[in-house]
Amino acid sequence: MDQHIEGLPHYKDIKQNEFCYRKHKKQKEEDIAVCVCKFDANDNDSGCGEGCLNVLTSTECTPGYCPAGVHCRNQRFQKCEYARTKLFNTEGRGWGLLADENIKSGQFIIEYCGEVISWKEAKRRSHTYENQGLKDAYIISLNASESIDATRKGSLARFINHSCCPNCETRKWNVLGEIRVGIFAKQDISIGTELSYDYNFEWYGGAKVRCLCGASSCSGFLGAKSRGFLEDTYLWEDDDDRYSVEKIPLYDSAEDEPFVKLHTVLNNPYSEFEGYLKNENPMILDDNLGAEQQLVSTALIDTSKNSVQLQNIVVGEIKNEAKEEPEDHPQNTQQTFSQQNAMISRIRSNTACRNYRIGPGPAAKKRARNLTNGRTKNFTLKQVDAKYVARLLELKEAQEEVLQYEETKNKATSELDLLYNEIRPAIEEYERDSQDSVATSVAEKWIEASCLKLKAEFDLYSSIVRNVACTPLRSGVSTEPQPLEVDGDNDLKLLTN
Ligand SMILES: C[S@@+](CC[C@H](N)C(=O)[O-])C[C@H]1O[C@@H](n2cnc3c(N)ncnc32)[C@H](O)[C@@H]1O
Repeated sequence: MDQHIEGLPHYKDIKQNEFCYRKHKKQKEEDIAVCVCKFDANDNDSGCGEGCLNVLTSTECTPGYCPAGVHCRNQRFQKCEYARTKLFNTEGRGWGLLADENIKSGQFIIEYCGEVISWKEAKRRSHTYENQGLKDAYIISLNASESIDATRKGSLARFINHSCCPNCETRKWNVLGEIRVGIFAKQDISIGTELSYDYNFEWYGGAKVRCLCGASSCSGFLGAKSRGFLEDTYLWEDDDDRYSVEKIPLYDSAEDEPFVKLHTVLNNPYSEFEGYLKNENPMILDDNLGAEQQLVSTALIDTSKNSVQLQNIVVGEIKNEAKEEPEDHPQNTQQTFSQQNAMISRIRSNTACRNYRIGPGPAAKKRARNLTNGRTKNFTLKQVDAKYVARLLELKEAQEEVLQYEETKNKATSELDLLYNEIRPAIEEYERDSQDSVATSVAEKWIEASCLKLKAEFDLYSSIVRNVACTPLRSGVSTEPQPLEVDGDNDLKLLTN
């Protein structure tokens, strides 16, 4: 602790996050975002000001790579360019931090530093701290899987109190490949004013604490909309994806987001069959996907929900061990807010592979999910036997079409498998951080191959559905459902005759 102030509980002052459960990520050269700024002594905005491409995407310039060189002003986290602040004792809210100089709207004030820990560890520590009688909570969420704990080690940002009408906000920045949290001024703040931000979304406090911010719009409790608060209030499932990375906002407020429109550009096209499974009719694409994500199929699609019922062809089946109940969470409003705020930034596009599931193509066909009622639901994808289907069809053209699509699908699957072998060494070497260790160029190839495979599968299935529904079946061929067997991979398959 640098400041020797009487009565201040002990903690270690740090200027950089510490990583206890994983290594600090190493930024790969190909992932370094280089802007086009040049320094011009006559131009105040030169040297990475507001117009800098990196600034616009909340990415700090990497020293040695920025064209503005020593004049680059976009390394504020790295250089600890903090505003002057001072600790003071509040009434009823413990210690607080105030501005010790006039601060301009939008100014970076200080980084929220602490120990970067997993979400599970955050929950564990939070309960431990509570049991130890610690009244103040210092854990904030970094992303869906990690938190920053400033309880034992942290920066002065740990002393900033909550307000329902705050003058600061948190913003997440990509600094040398790691996401870091900064406190930024929402408005001009004059010297001597207490700094505050809204703990909503950020705060993980065990016990519910009455808010004493005094704002007329006060929500009553600290972090009333935070994940931690909601988890305490509602049953939280391990597999609940309401707060997946995509849904966590980078900014507190929508107007701060420079590229909200980019939202649709790069969501996860590798959602594989889940898009199909969402709909009862496997041929209907997810309406929620952006046009960019919907692969254009060369097969004709009958999107009518009332199309002919298939009696013995199973394209993709959801096996429910428990009936899924419609969810009606009070958090829906917050979820909508989070989704609206979700931003695709260069943070993601630089490291595209991180957002895609990388693994061998045909794997993971059977998945189990916990339902909100605590029971498990198994998703089982059955393989279609295209040759068997083709034999059922009367018309030669229809048979050939199905078989041709099957061949294309098999080729696409092999391509993906080959690519996986290229990636495997990196995955085996790094295990946990596997996806980060894959070069961007390979990840891009992977995404392309995955998309081609998805498209090939889609074309095959739509061809099957269309032909079985619209062309006559051969007489004498049994259309009774075929027996099922479990193959070596535990996947259910239709038997060939
Ligand atoms: C991150 S710490 C802030 C610094 C803290 N006041 C201290 O003395 O270390 C968060 C804790 O401060 C207190 N706190 C912050 N804002 C508050 C508010 N608006 N009303 C009541 N207590 C507050 C709560 O005890 C909360 O757990």
